Amino acid sequence: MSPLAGPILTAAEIRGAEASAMAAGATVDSLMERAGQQIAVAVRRLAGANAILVVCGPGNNGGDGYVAARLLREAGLKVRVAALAEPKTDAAKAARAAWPGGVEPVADAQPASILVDALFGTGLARPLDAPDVPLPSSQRKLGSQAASAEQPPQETPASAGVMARNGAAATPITAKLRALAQAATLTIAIDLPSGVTTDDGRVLSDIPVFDITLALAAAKPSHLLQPAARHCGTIRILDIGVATTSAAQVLTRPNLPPPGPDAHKYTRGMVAIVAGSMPGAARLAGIAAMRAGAGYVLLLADDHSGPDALVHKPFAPQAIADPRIGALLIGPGLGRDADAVAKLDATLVTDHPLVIDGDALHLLKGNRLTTLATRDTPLILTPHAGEFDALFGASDASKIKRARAAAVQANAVIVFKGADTVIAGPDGAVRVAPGASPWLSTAGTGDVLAGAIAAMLASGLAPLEAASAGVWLHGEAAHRAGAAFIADDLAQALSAARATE
Ligand SMILES: NC(=O)C1=CN([C@@H]2O[C@H](COP(=O)(O)OP(=O)(O)OC[C@H]3O[C@@H](n4cnc5c(N)ncnc54)[C@H](O)[C@@H]3O)[C@@H](O)[C@H]2O)[C@@H](O)CC1
Ligand SMILES: Nc1ncnc2c1ncn2[C@@H]1O[C@H](COP(=O)(O)OP(=O)(O)O)[C@@H](O)[C@H]1O
Ligand SMILES: [K+]
Repeated sequence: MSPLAGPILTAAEIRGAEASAMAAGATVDSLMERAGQQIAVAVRRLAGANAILVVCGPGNNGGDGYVAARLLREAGLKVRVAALAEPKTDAAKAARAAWPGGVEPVADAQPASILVDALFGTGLARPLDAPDVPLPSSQRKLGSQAASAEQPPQETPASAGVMARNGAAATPITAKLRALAQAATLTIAIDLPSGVTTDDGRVLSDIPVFDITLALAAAKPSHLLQPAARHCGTIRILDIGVATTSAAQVLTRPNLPPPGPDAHKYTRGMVAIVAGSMPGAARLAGIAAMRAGAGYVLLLADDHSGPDALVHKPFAPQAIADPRIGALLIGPGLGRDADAVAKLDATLVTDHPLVIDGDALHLLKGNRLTTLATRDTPLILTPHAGEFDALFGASDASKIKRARAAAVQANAVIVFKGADTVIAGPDGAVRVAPGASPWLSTAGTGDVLAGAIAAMLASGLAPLEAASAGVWLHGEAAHRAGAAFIADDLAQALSAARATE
């Protein structure tokens, strides 16, 4: 059981990885047995001596549930199994047959302290209560064995009163899942919370928020993309003996060594920031760049406010021509007037590595973006959802797909911000940031991020690594800043985030 890290695989990619494992000698049954073993070990650790209810679906996710239930029972735990329908796959049928206990219809299942959700995993194809969902009758016991004597028939739960018997009406499965989850003290989803898609972070049904999700073999996009990610709780990856690789990875702590003994301010990186009609935003970015470790930060602004360490110069073509500039940031508080356009155009013709944020992203629309894509100096764009839609068009596709396509179009690293920040490079490389503090949703935190990324780029990191390191430092600073911080506090906290190396 390892923390959320490593490759992120779509449903098709995970099927490919399983197929490779099978080509190398594994069988669906051996993979399921291994998955069930790993799940049982994890659940046993989490459950203590508490009673467990495993709810199983018709596919291989359900199969994993039957295997885990059997192994937990063999380990002496009190386990009951409830099923939505008879198993459909051969492996799940075999797993069900090997479960020595009874199987109750989910509709009739009484809650237990520990709820294990093995209804659906990567095969979920439609909302849980879509009309063609086969629902077992509450009167019929599934499988060959009725509930055993040690599990006497129980009272019909109040929630079962709303269960539809013909699958066409009401919302019985989600309502039942919510009721079972509410009555449990710990809820554990196998692979994914049932009711979320695998690849794009959608939540198809009104499902509970789980405490723990045990992801099999690797993370999937919906473990990281919102709103699905918030239903996963704490995510742990279980090694089920399937080798996984992907160009998409969970964002992890960067390797940022402290300055060497021979460092000077220019070797640490010089950041220049173009200020505009709201100079506070550029100042925040400047402070953030310094606190993220830049050696020299130049604010191209007419006023002289801000910490003394921030060097001020009025914006002028000579000022941005300085060859020592390692990253030039434009956008925070730039405005969109003629002055902003003139500054942007002067910036775009320099050869400096660029970070473009905020207002400047709106001004890129059209020809400027096309021209920018032909540049071959490092370029990072940091749009939030509104800026992204304005620049690249709105779409229902997954945030990962959209960020990748935008990176190709702009020939740039894209930092698609939000509660689930996705970083994508034009070569298809992707990093997705797990669970940033929701307290980041306050004005000015994007300016801080842009400054941190500019500092990383000026230090000489490649654009994808610079963007990744900036996003990580920003998230770590937010974690350290606690609750209800303001963007100024966040910028200050970058020093401590940087010191965690
Ligand atoms: N395929 C393999 O080799 C392995 C798969 N594993 C497990 O198998 C899961 C994937 O298995 P499956 O592909 O069988 O998929 P699922 O177990 O997620 O279920 C898919 C089945 O449910 C049906 N279905 C989809 N949405 C439904 C809905 N809303 N209501 C009712 N029925 C619906 C599908 O038609 C299909 O029969 C993984 O998440 C993982 O838990 C593991 O056992 C490891 C090995
Ligand atoms: N709910 C949230 N959870 C985690 N991070 C968030 C959330 N909302 C916003 N953020 C982060 O906060 C920053 C906000 O940036 P942005 O929208 O540009 O704000 P501003 O322009 O006011 O600085 C981004 O880094 C974004 O990823
Ligand atoms: K599940």
